[in-house]
Amino acid sequence: MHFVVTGGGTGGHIYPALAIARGLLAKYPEARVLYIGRDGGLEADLVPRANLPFRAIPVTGLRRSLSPRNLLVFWQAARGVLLARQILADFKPRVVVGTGGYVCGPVVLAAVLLGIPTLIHEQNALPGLTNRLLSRFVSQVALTFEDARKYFPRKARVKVTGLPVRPEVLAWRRDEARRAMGIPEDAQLVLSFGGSQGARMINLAMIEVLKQLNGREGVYFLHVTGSGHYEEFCARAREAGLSIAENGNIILVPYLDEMPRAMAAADLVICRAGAATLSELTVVGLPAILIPYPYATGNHQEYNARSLEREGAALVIRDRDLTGPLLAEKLVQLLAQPAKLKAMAGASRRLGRARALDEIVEIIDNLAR
Ligand SMILES: CC(=O)N[C@H]1[C@@H](OP(=O)(O)OP(=O)(O)OC[C@H]2O[C@@H](n3ccc(=O)[nH]c3=O)[C@H](O)[C@@H]2O)O[C@H](CO)[C@@H](O)[C@@H]1O
Repeated sequence: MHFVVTGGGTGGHIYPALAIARGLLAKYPEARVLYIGRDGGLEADLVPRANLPFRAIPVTGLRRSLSPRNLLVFWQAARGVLLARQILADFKPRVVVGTGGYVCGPVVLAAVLLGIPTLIHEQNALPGLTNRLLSRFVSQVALTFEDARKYFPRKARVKVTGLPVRPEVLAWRRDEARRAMGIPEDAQLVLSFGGSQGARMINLAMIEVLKQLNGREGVYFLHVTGSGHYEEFCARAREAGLSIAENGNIILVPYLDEMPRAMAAADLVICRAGAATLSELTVVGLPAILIPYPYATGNHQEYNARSLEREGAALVIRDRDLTGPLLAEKLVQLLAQPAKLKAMAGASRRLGRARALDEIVEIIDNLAR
């Protein structure tokens, strides 16, 4: 059986597509999955490294404003549809799956024109432009957040499946993770990080938080600065008179490869509101203070964050409101209310969708029949 997955531009679209490809190969070991991405896109690098066959088509993004450049974009999109149509006609997939990003447009449209069943997955609570346009033609839409449903046509077949998380996120037990990290069983552990690049605003606020709580009995901190921000963080911490080595309750790292282990050990998380991160938090059942990245397309991180806040799983601080004292105040309040933290953890867990990948593969399986 043949399948095509497509999605590109950012890791946020590519990793879900790769996860779905792996899910399909696990269910149908004899299947062939072809990834169609953009010429020169990040996917052209990531997909071959994941050992999947890759074909590229040229596409460029649409300007959201009226721009003469959009004429060129339309011409390229039309050419993209023709090229994709040719690839699909040769490869003959049973289903085509798109996870967003410009490249999805021509590939999924070509599939629709050929009468091949199509599924798109929308990662965010505020859907991207490509997925919104495609939702009028595709066989099925899968969502991470219930909140995204209202942006799709009422007649579209929409299902909330969640976003597949890395298997390691489900593999760690809290006590094992704590033992491996040297964190006492009865201490509170606060995990803080930006996106995969780190976040300067969160770093600056965390310096104040750590200064206030340095050496506080029963509270541990694991703060991830982001690889590009580590030196600056250390310099600023020194300037602020924060001595991290002094009390041993602060662990500071540039990047965390062991994020799944840290999440299993944590009691509370301070972070941005990317879809992958929030899916991980809710699968583990972690309460959070979320500071959405304000420059994400359409401010979608705030929509993501608000959907957790509405269910009582998180507090939201807008980036422009973020200060060290405000973050410290919210954090100290929460740490002093274990019952509230427990309720937030429960709300988070109820939103978690550990079976997201299985559900998406089931939908594809039904479309393939
Ligand atoms: C800046 C931006 O526009 N990001 C978007 C991008 O997110 P992107 O995928 O870049 O970011 P996410 O927050 O969703 O994921 C970050 C990932 O990095 C991992 N991690 C992070 C730090 C670390 O030290 N170690 C580590 O392993 C996290 O556990 C998580 O798995 O696509 C998502 C899906 O469309 C969107 O929701 C995000 O808004």
